[in-house]
Amino acid sequence: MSFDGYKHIIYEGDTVILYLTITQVYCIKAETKTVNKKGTVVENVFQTPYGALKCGELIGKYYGSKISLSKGWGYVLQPTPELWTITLPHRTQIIYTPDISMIILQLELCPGSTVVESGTGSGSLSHALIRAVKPHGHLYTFDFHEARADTALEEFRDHGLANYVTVNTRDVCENGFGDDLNYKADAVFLDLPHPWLAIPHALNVLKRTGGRLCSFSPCIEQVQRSCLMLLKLGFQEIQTVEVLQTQYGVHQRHLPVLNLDFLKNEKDGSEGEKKEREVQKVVTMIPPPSMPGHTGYLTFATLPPVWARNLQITLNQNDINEAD
Ligand SMILES: C[S@@+](CC[C@H](N)C(=O)[O-])C[C@H]1O[C@@H](n2cnc3c(N)ncnc32)[C@H](O)[C@@H]1O
Repeated sequence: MSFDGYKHIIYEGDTVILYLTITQVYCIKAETKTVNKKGTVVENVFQTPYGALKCGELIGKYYGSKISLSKGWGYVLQPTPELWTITLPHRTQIIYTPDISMIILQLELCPGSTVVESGTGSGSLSHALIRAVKPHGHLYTFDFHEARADTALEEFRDHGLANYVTVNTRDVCENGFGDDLNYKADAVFLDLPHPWLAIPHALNVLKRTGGRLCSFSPCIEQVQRSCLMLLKLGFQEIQTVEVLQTQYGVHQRHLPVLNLDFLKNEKDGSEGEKKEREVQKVVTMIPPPSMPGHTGYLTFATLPPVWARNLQITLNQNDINEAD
């Protein structure tokens, strides 16, 4: 519930982030009781590598406080889209924070923007999109998998975000985004296996004044087909990027101090005093030994305002002909 703003105290039903170590972060519900797989109501206990946690005991505690476990301790944190992304229950492949930050920047989203997304998947990106556009903007998210769309809606409600998002069950490649959304969106985001089939429908939802589109695809062949479709429909500023997050190691090193005394000695012909090489302790950054793995390519494009589109289609057609 604190996804919709900062809170001091944990209330019954809140989604809380339990932070144990940098690789052991979990999302839990501050509820005394839960229903187990057999449908029986039981005490809500979360097992951690450092002992069991009775989730009901979190109610009334301050966010950020340290909590004791039988074999260690942890911290209870406010949920954020970033922490949700690393702890959410996966129902599909998801988009991670390095790509998400590039998507929000390049789609030029801000509070008040209207954004259309498909597919919803596990709702990882959706949480970040909602935070970027609320309180006056709106996210319209589409997935043709009914159970995924329903679960995402349940989570948005549970996190107090239902006012900022509309979840639709629909095949956007076959049926588009619906006439109600025509010319309403500032931006469209696609994470689909066949994005080029949804791009013509995206054209209908973007505002008459134009807008931005992004498509996430793991394979370069998907990117090629999407780019051709974007060109054909008059999009411009088409650009594909790959976000590779690189973490530099910070280390202390002993480096020899540069001593040019020998030059002076060479000049006056003397051998000079032989000195111990002086070393100095410095803090340096070291690139990682291996590069992070590929997630996907992000293709961005701008749809020009209606009055400029026909001209742009002609220009793009020349590009396609030249490439042929
Ligand atoms: C990789 S997941 C999206 C993950 C999401 N971006 C996230 O960060 O959690 C792709 C989703 O697109 C949905 N999908 C695939 N084709 C679709 C179509 N034609 N119309 C609507 N949804 C579709 C799938 O059901 C799946 O849930």
